[in-house]
Amino acid sequence: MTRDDLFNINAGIVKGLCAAIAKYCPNALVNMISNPVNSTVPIAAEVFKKAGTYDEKKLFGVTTLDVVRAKTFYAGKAKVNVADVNVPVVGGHAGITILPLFSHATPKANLPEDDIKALTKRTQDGGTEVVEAKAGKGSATLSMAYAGALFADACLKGLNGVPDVVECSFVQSTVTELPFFASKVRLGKNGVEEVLGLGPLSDYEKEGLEKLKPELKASIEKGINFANKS
Ligand SMILES: NC(=O)c1ccc[n+]([C@@H]2O[C@H](COP(=O)([O-])OP(=O)(O)OC[C@H]3O[C@@H](n4cnc5c(N)ncnc54)[C@H](O)[C@@H]3O)[C@@H](O)[C@H]2O)c1
Ligand SMILES: O=C(O)C[C@H](O)C(=O)O
Repeated sequence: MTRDDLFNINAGIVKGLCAAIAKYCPNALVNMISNPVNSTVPIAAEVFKKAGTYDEKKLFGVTTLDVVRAKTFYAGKAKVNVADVNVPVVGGHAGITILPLFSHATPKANLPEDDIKALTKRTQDGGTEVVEAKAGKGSATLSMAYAGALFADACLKGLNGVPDVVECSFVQSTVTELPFFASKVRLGKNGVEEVLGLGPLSDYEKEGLEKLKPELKASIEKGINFANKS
């Protein structure tokens, strides 16, 4: 089962929950972790728009697990302490839409191109690896909880005025031509303070970015259509 197969079940659940959010806590920061995130975030945006409560600064798709995976795999390959590693992951949260930017990874390790390609694929397939290993008994649970807690904590720090809280998240965006995109986001007292750009990309990353756009666009449109039709 892919994240997209989950669409028919989760899209309806998310729609219902978002209607309740619009009614009972319209000013909340919403951290959407339910899959397929590439579609559930646009669904939430449409529900909030219809309810008149949409604030693009307060809706986040949680892609932190992709960052956790990219950091972990990079640290293993580069033989550095994972606690010191930073790797931005952009795009979306499914397969090739997950684009780790290892050219921005710190500490620098100058890994060969083949290693970068293998690390990229492992990061993109990380969720599927777990789903297949659990053979029908669900997806990543503890690592999802860890990633969700990290992101929620970052949001709380932002709300509390801690300066320079930057995390990757799938948000309304003008970084590309797509209406939603994951990139680094500065968090503040109102949620998104600034959506940061991609910075320079390697040729491999540029290629990955172009490849992911049609799939991400289709998933976003699927969410918008679902929210507006049903
Ligand atoms: N973004 C990520 O990084 C990431 C990682 C792993 C899993 N996920 C996604 O997180 C979601 C949850 O995964 P899980 O493994 O915890 O699933 P799960 O089946 O263990 O838990 C889902 C929970 O939702 C509850 N639920 C069902 N319908 C509901 C409704 N209408 N209102 C309120 N609650 C309802 C169920 O009772 C259950 O407790 C899935 O969509 C999964 O794909 C996301
Ligand atoms: O991959 C999945 O289907 C579950 C989750 O989104 C994950 O990244 O582990």
